Amino acid sequence: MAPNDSIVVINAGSSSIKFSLFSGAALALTFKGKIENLYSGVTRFSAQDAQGHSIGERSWPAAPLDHEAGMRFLIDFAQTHLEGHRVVAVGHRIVHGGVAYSGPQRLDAQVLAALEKLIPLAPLHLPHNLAPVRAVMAMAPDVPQMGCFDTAFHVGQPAEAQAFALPARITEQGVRRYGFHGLSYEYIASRLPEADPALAGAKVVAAHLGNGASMCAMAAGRSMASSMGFTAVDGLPMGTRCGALDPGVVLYLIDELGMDVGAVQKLLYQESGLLGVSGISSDMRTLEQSDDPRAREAIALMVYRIGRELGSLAAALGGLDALVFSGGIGENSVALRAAVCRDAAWLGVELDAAANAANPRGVARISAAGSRVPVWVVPANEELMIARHTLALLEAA
Ligand SMILES: Nc1ncnc2c1ncn2[C@@H]1O[C@H](COP(=O)(O)OP(=O)(O)O)[C@@H](O)[C@H]1O
Ligand SMILES: CC(=O)OP(=O)(O)O
Ligand SMILES: [Mg+2]
Repeated sequence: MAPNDSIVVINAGSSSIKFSLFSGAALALTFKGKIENLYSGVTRFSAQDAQGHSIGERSWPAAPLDHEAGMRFLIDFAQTHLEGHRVVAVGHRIVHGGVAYSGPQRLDAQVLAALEKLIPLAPLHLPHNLAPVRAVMAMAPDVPQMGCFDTAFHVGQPAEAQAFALPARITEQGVRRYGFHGLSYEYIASRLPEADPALAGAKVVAAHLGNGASMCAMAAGRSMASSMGFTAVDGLPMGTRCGALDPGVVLYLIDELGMDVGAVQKLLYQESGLLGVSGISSDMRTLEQSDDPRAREAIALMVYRIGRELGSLAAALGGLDALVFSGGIGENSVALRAAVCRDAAWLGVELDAAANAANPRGVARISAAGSRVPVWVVPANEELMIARHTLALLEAA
């Protein structure tokens, strides 16, 4: 990698698209940007250079954009800022790798076709993950593109953590727990020992709380269990997803309420979670600013489920040495972190109220000096993880 050789990273989430440009062998961040609030509220775009100075801002108050319009805008924006850089590869976040893809993978037409078959397993994400790959393939067919899978970090989990209690003939068809947000957890696992060497071998529960939200139990930096399972609708209540649900509810919705599969999917993925319970918004900021009791109820339910999941994941680890918050909510919501830590006092968690309220911008400890279980905030950086994997694949080729 020459100093101006650069890797473009595209991270298409369910309600946002983030992109970054990393340059040179050290993968120095050159610029980054994101377009958020796709589909609801006011879609906003912002981009910053390496020093954090704004290099672009825009919003669409009349009507929110969808992924396709967002991508078109980003490609135009990026092209005007790529001067002086040679794009040597594009790295993509791909939410689901199924059974076949357990590590970063060069993307070609054949791999794309295989990934398309997994769309039912991640209907909110995979179509949006794959569309930019196709767009880049058409625009720049010679630029290598790499897929980095959210599921890959979890492939080494113990068998019990991956299993549903279903007959083997179903399990053999890939119906098992995968876990998601793996790039975020992998990054957290890489940062914790730098923050405190004592955490290198620790039993850690990390909570990636964004629009999609999950928790992961890690031992010595390896995934041992996750709150998300076969799909990214499992586990915690999220912005618009219901989280763990008695499977009997699905049967009831179909059998008794006469809903078809499409309607059930829409209900569970797009109309539930914070949005469904509050009836107001999927956005934590909006709910925290509201004095409507339904907003408080939605937040309280999320806090309650995080607490339940924390107990379960600590049990999977046989103990708890540290708790980590990440993702848009985990990094920014002082109130949510305070509530989760209050409920986790029984595990030995004690927050430093001032450190929490200071809402640190980087990796920071926010627990009291005497807390048996230290609590950390680690800002999510799936993009850097993708750039690292993309570079490693390029160098191995
Ligand atoms: N200052 C803040 N206070 C509370 N919640 C916040 C704040 N900033 C962002 N969030 C919440 O973070 C969530 C989005 O997280 P993010 O990780 O950016 O999403 P995505 O999963 O789409 O990448 C939204 O619910 C948003 O309201
Ligand atoms: C897997 C998942 O839920 O991703 P996101 O947080 O981007 O929605
Ligand atoms: Mg996310």
